[in-house]
Amino acid sequence: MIELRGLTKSFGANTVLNGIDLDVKRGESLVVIGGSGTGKSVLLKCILGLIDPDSGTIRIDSQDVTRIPRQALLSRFGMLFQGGALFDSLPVWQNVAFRQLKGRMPRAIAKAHAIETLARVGLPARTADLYPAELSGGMQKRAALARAIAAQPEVIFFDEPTAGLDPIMAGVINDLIREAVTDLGATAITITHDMTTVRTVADRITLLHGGLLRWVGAVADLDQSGDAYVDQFIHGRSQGPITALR
Ligand SMILES: Nc1ncnc2c1ncn2[C@@H]1O[C@H](COP(=O)(O)OP(=O)(O)OP(=O)(O)O)[C@@H](O)[C@H]1O
Repeated sequence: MIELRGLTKSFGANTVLNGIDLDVKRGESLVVIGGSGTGKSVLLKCILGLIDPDSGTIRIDSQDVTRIPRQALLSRFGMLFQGGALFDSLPVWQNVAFRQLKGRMPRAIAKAHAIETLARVGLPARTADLYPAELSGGMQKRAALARAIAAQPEVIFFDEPTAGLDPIMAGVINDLIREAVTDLGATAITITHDMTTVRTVADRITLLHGGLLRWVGAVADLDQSGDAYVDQFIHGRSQGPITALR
């Protein structure tokens, strides 16, 4: 469904993506791992059309994304940003129903739908009228997840979905993401450093390093990847081919 060929992107002398080839099938959940600053966010932003690659192609359902009008493209995507990124000035339900309200859905219907979506991620109806600042970090993440899935997107991007959460809440969010992706039949691309997220959410995993996807494989093959970069990452070793600043 998503097809990347020869994708490159440099910022000045810094070549971040150096010929990325990748296929993500419809309904598949792909997790992108890799050290800090390797270009995971840049890769996601290229697919979303937020950064123009220097060369290469991005196709969605065989259609070149540069030929799809911006709004039409974005309407097919849901996104859970790092940190949640809810609008502080809007109550929770308007955050969740943001797209539907913009699309002129009647407010009462949009609100009822938002409350239903909040229930799917374990938030009670009374949270609908609260403001994001009145929610705990974990509840904000659930609300952001509700917003990402509310419009039933075909593709959902999750950028560090468990960042800043305690391990138990992280586990809840991972389970909710897996459920939401399975229920919607959505295609998902997740960036994470959290190995629990990798193992809960992924059908397939890819490791980005040195501008290339060094390894792509099924979650069941992760522990026998035979790749020193993958091994270092999944075991969190400071020593290995991925150099870490101390
Ligand atoms: N708009 C930009 N202008 C210049 N350089 C950029 C820009 N966006 C990203 N970069 C550079 O691209 C590289 C990759 O950044 P990116 O944010 O994609 O890393 P990442 O793998 O997502 O890292 P992390 O896991 O730490 O979030 C970094 O060297 C960064 O400085």
